[in-house]
Amino acid sequence: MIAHKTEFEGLFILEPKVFKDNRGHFFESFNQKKLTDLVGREYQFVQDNQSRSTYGVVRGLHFQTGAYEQAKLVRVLRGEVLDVVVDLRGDSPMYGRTFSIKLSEENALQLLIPRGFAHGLAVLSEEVDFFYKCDNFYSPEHEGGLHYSSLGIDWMIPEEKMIVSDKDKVLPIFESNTIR
Ligand SMILES: Cc1cn([C@H]2C[C@H](O)[C@@H](COP(=O)(O)OP(=O)(O)O[C@H]3O[C@@H](C)C(=O)[C@@H](O)[C@H]3O)O2)c(=O)[nH]c1=O
Repeated sequence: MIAHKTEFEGLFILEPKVFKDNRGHFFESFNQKKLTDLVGREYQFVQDNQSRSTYGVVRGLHFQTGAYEQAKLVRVLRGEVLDVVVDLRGDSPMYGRTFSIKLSEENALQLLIPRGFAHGLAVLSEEVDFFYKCDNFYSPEHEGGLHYSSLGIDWMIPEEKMIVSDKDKVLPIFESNTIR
């Protein structure tokens, strides 16, 4: 596993070592000790989530607040997404900046998203199975979010093809004083 730093403190792109042979391939998709050694802090993941979506689905941008903030370790099991995060840490030099990366079954990349970011994804392939670990439990009372049109994010999906939940359609647009 290689951990690629980003310009955002604590946000890492993880690249697993993939072993290929005549049967197919094998890789460690999660190794607590290696992750801790690579990123210099120990995460205790307590919840796994999985979602299936079709082309054009945009989920997000979501975060949880207060005692229920969540770090996430996200990846694609099948298909391809554009994964997008927004730094909402008020004390971060990257506050209000976005980071986007294509995650796919093919590239097997993962994104480690520390607490304090909003997270979203857009489905670029016909279907996607998306999987992520969270270091805190789901709490509907602590859900927060930003409208996907915030910050001029290019989701790589034509507007008329976007499929967005009713909940996400009414999320507020990012403003310069938005903190999580
Ligand atoms: C997130 C979540 C949802 N649910 C339920 C609530 C709801 O009835 C149903 C669908 O929830 P949502 O519409 O919020 O699902 P979704 O839009 O996929 O929400 C997810 O989006 C991505 C971008 C994230 O980063 C996640 O943290 C999460 O917020 O599942 C849980 O039971 N546990 C959970 O952890």
